[in-house]
Amino acid sequence: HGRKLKQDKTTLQKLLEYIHQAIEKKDTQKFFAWPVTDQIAPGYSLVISQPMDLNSMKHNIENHIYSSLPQYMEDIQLMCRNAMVYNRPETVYYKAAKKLLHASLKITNADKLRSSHLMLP
Ligand SMILES: CC(=O)c1cc(-c2ccccn2)c2ncccn12
Repeated sequence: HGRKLKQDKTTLQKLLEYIHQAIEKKDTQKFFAWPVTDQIAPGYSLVISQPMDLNSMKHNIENHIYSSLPQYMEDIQLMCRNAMVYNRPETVYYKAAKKLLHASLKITNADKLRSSHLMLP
């Protein structure tokens, strides 16, 4: 009937979804929620060869693209680095990217995850 069956989530997916929603919450101005378009950022696609955004990452989690937490974090770092390459340091986007990267590294820090009872002590 074309109904999409609800796939059971793997343990890694549950961990990545928990981390992902915590990172999404840090993106309060939603600068990283969707792909950056050439309309809002002139010449973006000429400067940034591998774009990344939080919605694309959510799909990657659902489609089992990530096989580990470090692999997921590589895309967070790519997304923030793109913003720090395209935008000048004095812009809100550059500053937001730097802040989001630091917040993400804190969220995924092993001790922090252990204390959130998401990983074995
Ligand atoms: C992430 C990024 O580089 C970005 C997000 C945005 C953005 C995202 C949502 C709403 C408005 N602007 C943006 N605008 C101009 C130049 C760069 N950006």
